[in-house]
Amino acid sequence: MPEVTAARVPGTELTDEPLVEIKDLRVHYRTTKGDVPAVNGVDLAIRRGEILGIAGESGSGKTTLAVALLRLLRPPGYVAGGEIVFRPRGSPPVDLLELDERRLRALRWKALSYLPQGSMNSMNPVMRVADQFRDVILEHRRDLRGDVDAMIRRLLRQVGLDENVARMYPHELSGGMKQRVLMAISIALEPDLVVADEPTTALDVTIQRVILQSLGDLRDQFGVTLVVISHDMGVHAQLVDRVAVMYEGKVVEVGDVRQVFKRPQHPYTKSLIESIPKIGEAPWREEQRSRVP
Ligand SMILES: Nc1ncnc2c1ncn2[C@@H]1O[C@H](COP(=O)(O)OP(=O)(O)OP(=O)(O)O)[C@@H](O)[C@H]1O
Repeated sequence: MPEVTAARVPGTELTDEPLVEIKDLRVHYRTTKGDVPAVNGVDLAIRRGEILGIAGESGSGKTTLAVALLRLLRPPGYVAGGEIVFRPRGSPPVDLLELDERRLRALRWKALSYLPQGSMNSMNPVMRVADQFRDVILEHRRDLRGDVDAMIRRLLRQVGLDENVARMYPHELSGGMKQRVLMAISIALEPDLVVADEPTTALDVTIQRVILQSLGDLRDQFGVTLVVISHDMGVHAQLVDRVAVMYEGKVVEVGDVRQVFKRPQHPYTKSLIESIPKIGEAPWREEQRSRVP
């Protein structure tokens, strides 16, 4: 396997005032055999309005990075060091790792939103779609009570679903519809950042394309900054602006997705790209490139 160096990876330099700056983040899991470093000194900037992909094989630390960023890490995981500077609109920058629970709650959904891996299966089976929206919206913004039904209809339309979906129960929806409902809920309170973990895994290829399109639309139409985690380099090729490649808990390469595909700098990135099935001459969609802010 390729050797991972400790030197700063080209492309991890921080731009002016990115939405998020992750600095030397280290996350470990306590196990009976000692501590396992799952995120091992990650420096990464998330720019406003971009779609940043996090690539890497299973176990490379992608989900651990995401849950630490969102402060959703649970024992036996713990943050061993680092800083995560977050600059939400209209508020001073905060180190997410320093916030207490009360201040974190105030950021959830409104500033930071998460579509976890397998979240399609986590919808409440006995609640209609509209009530699942209401729960999230009204928990954080009771002042929107009078507007919530119109909001739900608008949000469903925004992800390409019929308004009638609001009256349905999860079992009446396909996997792709559930994923779009969850995307609509995740943007309901206009967060600065949405993190989607493996949003297309377990969906068939046609539906995957629809989901990728809808995710792209979230950024294009609503200016949401997106982090998309996927082990599938094809997903990154089709959707993201920049991609960060993780290997053994480190970001070994980050850059413009076209550059990374054309001239991968790290041997591990090369092996990931070589392992994707050939899907035509250029794996990225040229029309998508025009959307890059
Ligand atoms: N609860 C846990 N206890 C101990 N080790 C863990 C725990 N969760 C994750 N790890 C370890 O941390 C490392 C990173 O796992 P992580 O799930 O973040 O990777 P990933 O790239 O997201 O993979 P996947 O896509 O399979 O979830 C792996 O070595 C994993 O075994």
